[in-house]
Amino acid sequence: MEKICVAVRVRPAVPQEIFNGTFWNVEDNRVSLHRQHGTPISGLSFAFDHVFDENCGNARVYELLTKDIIHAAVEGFNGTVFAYGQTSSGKTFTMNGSSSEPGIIPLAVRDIFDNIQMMSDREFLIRVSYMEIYNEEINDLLAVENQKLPIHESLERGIFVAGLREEIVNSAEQVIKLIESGEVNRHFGETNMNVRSSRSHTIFRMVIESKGKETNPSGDYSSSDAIRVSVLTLVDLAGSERIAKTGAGGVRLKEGKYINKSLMALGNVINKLSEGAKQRGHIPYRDSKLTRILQPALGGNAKTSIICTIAPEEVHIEETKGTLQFASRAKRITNCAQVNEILTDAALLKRQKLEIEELRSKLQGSHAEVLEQEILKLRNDMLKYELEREKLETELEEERRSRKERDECIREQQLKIQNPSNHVMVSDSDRSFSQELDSRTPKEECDDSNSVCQADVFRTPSYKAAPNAFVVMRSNYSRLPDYSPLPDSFSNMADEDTWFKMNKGYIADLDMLQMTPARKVQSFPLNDATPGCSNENYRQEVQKLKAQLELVTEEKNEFQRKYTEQVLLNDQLNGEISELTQETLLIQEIPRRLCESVASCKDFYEDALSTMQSFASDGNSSTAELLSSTSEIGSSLFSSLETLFSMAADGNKSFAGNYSLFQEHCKVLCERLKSTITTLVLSETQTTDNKQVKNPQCRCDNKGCALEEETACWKEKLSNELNTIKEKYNGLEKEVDLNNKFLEASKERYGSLEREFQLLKEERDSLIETVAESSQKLAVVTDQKENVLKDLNSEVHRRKDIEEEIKQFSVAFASRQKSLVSFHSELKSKVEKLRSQNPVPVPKSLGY
Ligand SMILES: Nc1ncnc2c1ncn2[C@@H]1O[C@H](COP(=O)(O)OP(=O)(O)OP(=O)(O)O)[C@@H](O)[C@H]1O
Repeated sequence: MEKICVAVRVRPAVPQEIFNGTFWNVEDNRVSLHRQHGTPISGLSFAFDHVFDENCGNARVYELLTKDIIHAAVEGFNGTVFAYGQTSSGKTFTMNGSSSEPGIIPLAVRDIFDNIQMMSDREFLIRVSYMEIYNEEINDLLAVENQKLPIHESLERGIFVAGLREEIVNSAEQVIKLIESGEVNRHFGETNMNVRSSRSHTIFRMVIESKGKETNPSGDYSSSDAIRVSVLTLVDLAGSERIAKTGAGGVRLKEGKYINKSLMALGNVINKLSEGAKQRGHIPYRDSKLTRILQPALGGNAKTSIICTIAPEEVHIEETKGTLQFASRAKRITNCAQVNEILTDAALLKRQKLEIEELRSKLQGSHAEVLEQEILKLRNDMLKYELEREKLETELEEERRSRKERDECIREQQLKIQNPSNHVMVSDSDRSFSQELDSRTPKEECDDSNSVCQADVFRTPSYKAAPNAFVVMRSNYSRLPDYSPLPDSFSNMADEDTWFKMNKGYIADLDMLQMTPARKVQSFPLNDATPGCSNENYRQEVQKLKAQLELVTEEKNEFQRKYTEQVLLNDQLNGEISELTQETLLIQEIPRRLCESVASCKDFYEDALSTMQSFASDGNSSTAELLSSTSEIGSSLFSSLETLFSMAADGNKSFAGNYSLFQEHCKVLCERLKSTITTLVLSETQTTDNKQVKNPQCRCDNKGCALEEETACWKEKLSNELNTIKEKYNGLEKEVDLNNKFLEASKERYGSLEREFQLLKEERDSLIETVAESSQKLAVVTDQKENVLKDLNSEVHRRKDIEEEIKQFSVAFASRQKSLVSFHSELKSKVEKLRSQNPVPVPKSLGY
């Protein structure tokens, strides 16, 4: 038993991605999530067999993770390597690589051929195949015409894809060319996350067969005759993806759903396998083609490595956490790999010869006596076993014989039931004999009559002339005769002893003959209306029904298990949906909050303006005019903002359309405001300049200033106030800009969440449908099961009835025999009496 080797590889970050708060840190074989200033986040640190950072190349990954598996594959062990991770995290880069940096697959291919070159004592046959699982269908990448291939399982080959092309290869270059030709047929597609995203799981397989060369001087059986067959499986999985992130729609969306579904099945298998052997129960390998094909690699006969690729960007944290959790669970799986050796007859013979040789050499050695004793003991044991075997054989033979007798007895009874009319008059053992007689001539019959008696084969005399009518009459209830008819002739009638023997000692009572109710006889299935009523058939039928019942029960259990899983999944989805709904509600809150902050800004703005207006006491001055104009613009701006946000908060549909109108409006108002302020500032500067020209000494010391100077002073103050307002206005403008951006981002997020929500809803609906279908199937299966049970019950009842009827028939039969015997003896005595009363006269011609 050995654990699966699990490694994590971090892809280099995308240059334009900004890291704000957190990042993944790699240290030795540990990867952990850190805050920007370096402190690790608890609970998010994972250790694996290897962790490769973004600077690590494919060659090193191959060296540490795959090389051993490749060597073992050449030695006869099955090996599997697969890459798992979210879309665009670098799986294909790891498995296939690029022209400048070959990946695991090309490196493995070359390594295998290098290894083979070095093993001069064995000869190899290598076959390769390349397939993909696209939308849960298996397609051959080396032969495009081979589509939708089925998976089969057999004892010799294990799990295999039927109809897949396998090319025999003898060089690495040949394999690389085949892979290149297969790559052309592979499904790739562009998504928001990856311009060349794998839309299918690809599976590259090499079957390595090897056999020791004949010329091997050592004569070792395993190196000359045993054939080793190993399978190396290299898998590039499609990446798990969030539909909202990949922006998938149409075909991509369908592909994405299949990809996620099969990866979920893989996750379920890994989860189950990672649980302790006791809790684990059923492993759902059959839930997807991927898990079915990977079955030997997961908990089976294979050496397995998993490379989990992760994307370091902050936006992918959730997916990365998922991948690392998958990897952690996979680490707990154990496999049991062993060399796959097929021994030929010659190899077996050699192995035995070697064992004998070994024993012989041991005998000749110093432990000869001990070994001899051991051999004696073994011989004794063997004799004991032989005796035991013989005893068992005898017992078995006896058992067989008694069983045969029982069967015979049952068959006889059965025949009686099937055709009572014949058996009333003819014993079963005589049936064939009677038939034989049927076919003979009357003369033969007559000649044989003696021999019949002599041979102790019993039959009712004249059974052909009267009995059929007799039985028919008796078996017909409506025309039941009062008395049994007398036989036509007594010449060939059996004597009393014979009758006694035949009836197994029953003494007949003549009255009983009249009393035998014909109805009893009639109740038997005379014309074999119930097919399969022989015991053997019946047993077979019951066996069949039992097997059917077992199958149905198994099927039902399977359905029930699937149903429970789907219910769980449904619950999970419901949980996710409610989380998303809450998030949506929070996002919907944003415009309301913005609305509130706009209202408070508006209050502040109005306060500021009223203060300014109180300064400009002269309502007709240019300053007052400008102020009122500013106030008007500002109010209009704020009202628009308020309306807009309240529309967004109420979820008004025209919000999106009005928003661009508002932006236009906002621009116009801002321009107006700017030009107003500029005019105001210019006029103020001019006024101040004029004042200064007129009275250069005036510096507003308020000492003896004239009224004009006072006004100028006020104006200067006002100008200062206006500047402050201008600054505040600019600040507000920036804030509005920021809010706008925030709103835009929120809108996008809201949209994507809504889409995701929609998708989840769809998925949930389809799951509900599947659950409903499963329930229907379950109901059908339950019905079937009930029907089968009913059939079984009725069959049991039928059998009981038949048994009951057999019993009654036997009683009737016995009493009938008894009556016949007594009737016969009475008749005989009457005939004797008559004869004695009427002696036969001697013919005159005798001449006394
Ligand atoms: N270790 C790496 N070094 C350099 N570039 C890398 C590395 N890993 C991935 N890349 C680049 O990142 C991009 C995405 O990688 P890749 O296509 O291998 O991802 P993927 O996981 O296979 O995606 P998908 O599941 O969508 O197929 C590619 O352009 C690839 O060249």
